[in-house]
Amino acid sequence: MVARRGRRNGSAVTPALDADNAPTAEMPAVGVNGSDPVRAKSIPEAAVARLAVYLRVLSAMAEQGATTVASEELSAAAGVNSAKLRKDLSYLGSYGTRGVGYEVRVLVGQIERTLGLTRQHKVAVVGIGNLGHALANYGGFPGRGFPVEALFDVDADLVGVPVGGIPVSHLDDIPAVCSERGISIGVIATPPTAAQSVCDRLVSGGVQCILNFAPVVLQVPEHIEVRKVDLAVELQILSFHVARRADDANGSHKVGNGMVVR
Ligand SMILES: NC(=O)c1ccc[n+]([C@@H]2O[C@H](COP(=O)([O-])OP(=O)(O)OC[C@H]3O[C@@H](n4cnc5c(N)ncnc54)[C@H](O)[C@@H]3O)[C@@H](O)[C@H]2O)c1
Repeated sequence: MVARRGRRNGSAVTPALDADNAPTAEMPAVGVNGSDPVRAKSIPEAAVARLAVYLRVLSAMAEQGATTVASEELSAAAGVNSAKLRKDLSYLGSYGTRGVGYEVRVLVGQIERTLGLTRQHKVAVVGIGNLGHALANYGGFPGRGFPVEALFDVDADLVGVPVGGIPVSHLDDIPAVCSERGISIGVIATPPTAAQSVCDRLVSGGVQCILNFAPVVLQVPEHIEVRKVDLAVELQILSFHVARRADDANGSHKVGNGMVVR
């Protein structure tokens, strides 16, 4: 049994791109290159999420041959206002050159280093049902530094069957296989009742990060990073914005905190 602490599971729901930058209890700061957030120059979690978006946009620009990008161009392509973009990039020590903007290649390197993407992070998926199949078959992870290297399920009919080119291993082999293959990220796509024991096995196999799709809060040792994905929350956020627009259209007015008064 893995030693547990009652750690909060961070939500992997991407914070709104224009969410506030200030670190808060809900959006803790993270250290550059995974270093101590207290000592290192810290970056609010919402800004970290935006860095990942800038990286995707910049990579596409680099593929199209761009060598420099103006902050306005990058902010429009990323859907972030340019003041926020400049603030985010200042966390990297990147201020651009007046009249020229940012060097694409340099900025890509800085963001990759900050996000710890200069090496690959091998991924294991546990629970090869509807969601696990989709994740295992998705070709977009390896190119972004996250090769899927192991799949696990408890279903004897699935064990040995290749999905996305990788044979499914049995649940009991999680610790040994993860350790042998150097898996650093475990994705849990099992029913919620199985998620904690799957998590424990992943941790004993040396996995450092868990991406949890099961609707349950996991207990993990302090050194394990957990992110929770809940598409229903995303839908609820969309619902909130639709409702707010409807209220605005009905003559409501906004108050300082972005809420509306009826
Ligand atoms: N977060 C989201 O937005 C989101 C969206 C869809 C589904 N989900 C969640 O993801 C999970 C998977 O959903 P699904 O639709 O793919 O379910 P599914 O029933 O299609 O697949 C679950 C798989 O887990 C396997 N499994 C069961 N117990 C296991 C164990 N102890 N060890 C290893 N494998 C085990 C099953 O054999 C099955 O193959 C569920 O918890 C669901 O609620 C989350």
